[in-house]
Amino acid sequence: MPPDDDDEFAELRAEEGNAILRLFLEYGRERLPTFVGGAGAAIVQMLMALVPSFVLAIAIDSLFFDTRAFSLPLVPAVWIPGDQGGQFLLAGGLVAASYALSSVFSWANNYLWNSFSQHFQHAVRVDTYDALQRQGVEFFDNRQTGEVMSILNNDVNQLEGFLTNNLKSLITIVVRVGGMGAVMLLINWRLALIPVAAIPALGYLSYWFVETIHPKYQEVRSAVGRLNSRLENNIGGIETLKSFTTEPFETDRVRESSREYLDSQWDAITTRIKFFPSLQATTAAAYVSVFFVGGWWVVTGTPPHPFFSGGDPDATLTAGTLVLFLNYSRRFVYPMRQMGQIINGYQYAEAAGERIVGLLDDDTRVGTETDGVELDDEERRTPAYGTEADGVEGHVEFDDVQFAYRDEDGEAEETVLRGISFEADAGDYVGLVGPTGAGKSTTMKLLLRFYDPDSGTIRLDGRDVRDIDIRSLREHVGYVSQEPYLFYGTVADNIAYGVPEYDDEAMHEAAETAGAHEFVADLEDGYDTMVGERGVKLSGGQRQRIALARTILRDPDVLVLDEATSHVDNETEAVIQNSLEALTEDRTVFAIAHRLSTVRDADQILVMDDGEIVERGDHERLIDGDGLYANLWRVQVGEMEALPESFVERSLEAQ
Ligand SMILES: Nc1ncnc2c1ncn2[C@@H]1O[C@H](COP(=O)(O)OP(=O)(O)OP(=O)(O)O)[C@@H](O)[C@H]1O
Repeated sequence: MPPDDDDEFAELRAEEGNAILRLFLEYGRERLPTFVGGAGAAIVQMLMALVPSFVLAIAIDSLFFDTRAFSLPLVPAVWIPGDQGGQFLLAGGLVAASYALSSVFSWANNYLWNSFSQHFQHAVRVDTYDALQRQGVEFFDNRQTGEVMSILNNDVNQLEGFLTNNLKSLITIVVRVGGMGAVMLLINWRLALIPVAAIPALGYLSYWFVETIHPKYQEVRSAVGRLNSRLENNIGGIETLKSFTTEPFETDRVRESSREYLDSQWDAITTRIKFFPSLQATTAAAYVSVFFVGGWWVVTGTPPHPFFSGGDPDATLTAGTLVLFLNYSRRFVYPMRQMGQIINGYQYAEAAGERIVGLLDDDTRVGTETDGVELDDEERRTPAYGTEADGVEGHVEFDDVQFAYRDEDGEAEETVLRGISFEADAGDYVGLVGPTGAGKSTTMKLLLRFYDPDSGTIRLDGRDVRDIDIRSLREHVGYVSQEPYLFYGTVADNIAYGVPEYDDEAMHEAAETAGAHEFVADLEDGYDTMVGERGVKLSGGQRQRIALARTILRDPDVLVLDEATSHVDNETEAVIQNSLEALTEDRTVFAIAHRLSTVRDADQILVMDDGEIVERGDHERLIDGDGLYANLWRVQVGEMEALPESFVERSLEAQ
């Protein structure tokens, strides 16, 4: 059963069939000789495995019982020694050589196929990652990080697993089982019908097993997932857990999750342990039948049923042939138990391949990146904030913009922005304030084209942002988000992120402007201190300052600060504000802030509430207007204890 139930990526799955073949041709073409060489080696290895039993059968008949003359297929008669000692040595030599060749070709097959599939996997992974990171922000909004990671890890690995393991098993079945079946059919097709009939039965059993065990394993996996999340949650929240003295309660919850895991695992185990004995019983039935029919025939000279001799009273069966039949029928079981896994592996790999191809082919959002106009880049300011004439003025205009986020099915959710219109002149400092959830961040994300409005237009220097090349737009519009992300690396790497050519002086200057220089200099390794997930833990305010420095170094013409200093204390914020002043002089700055002192001196303050701009103007005008802003201000400066009930109620309703 392919894993497409509950598939979060259903819309990305390629329409065309045979995604594996397409990926194989696209990414494997270059290395096709390696693949073909590996397949050839596998075939030789499997053929070699047939030799020892075959030679043994001949040796039994002609050397041990002397019932027929010594001859070997494909070996010219002149090479065969005349005496029995020589013939025995030749037979022994052939067995030894077949084992030696089998080992050499097994190595060659593993070497070539692993090399092929590792390089194949590498190329697919890199291209898939590239396609993934080009997806729009909404793609990531609607999916959990783990789900997205699963394309890169599980899906790509699934293909690799199929190419190395399942294809190898398939060759084993075709060559080894097919070869053994063919040899037996050629020697005595009537007797061969007994073991050959076991092949489809073994195949069916194997397929049944995989189909039955698959949902049980899925249940085990989700039980493990639930247990791990419970453990992770409890360990992560250990302080809260202890302070609420909920240890017994949590132990009970862990016991319950662990019990679910035990039950699902037990269910899978009881199915699994039935599988192998049933395969063995089927093989044993074939083996025992051959033993009775063939043994009877060898011992008495006539088969137990005339069918086996085809009515010919002279038809004989030699002891060597019987041994060969017994040897071969016993060896069906191992390759055939892989049958179900091959079918299952193929279905998984095909589903994974479809998701990958779907992602690689998805140009709905990607295409917009390269269509637009490049903003003039030639005369950008130098990182030292020179004042040369700039290619981008920084005039921003929102014209009756309306927007709703999309859910995972692409359906519009509730409208979060309505009739947003405003204009910011080049070089303006614009404050965006308002209650939480009012739509401030969303407004700014539209300017960066993280999303496009449902109606209305956003213009930069009079040009619709949809007509601008996205890369170019984002180079000119800098964004410092509420919860900045630091990559694992040094402080310097993080500040200079995306600026390949910078000098230390410019970087230090950017850090100073962002109020980061001092604390960075105090870190043990200064700018070389490792930060990010596995690095030194920085406070929220410190992270914000590094993120601010990062954006300053890129020297954008329009700067969006989304509560960029919300985690720093008042004093540090005043310092940052001071140094930012020079920086904000010749660029357009949008500052989203809950702390109104941050925007007090703004040229224009937009007050948002429930997706609309409800007030606008500078600080004095808004205070005089005595509306939402004036009330927020009074609460913050301590002139008023709380917002009037009407505002609170409206905010609650909006949420
Ligand atoms: N990615 C998203 N998907 C769906 N809804 C979202 C998403 N991001 C925000 N929203 C919703 O859009 C509305 C506006 O959110 P937004 O973050 O723009 O508000 P805000 O004014 O910046 O709030 P805050 O001051 O808390 O940052 C909220 O109702 C929020 O729940």
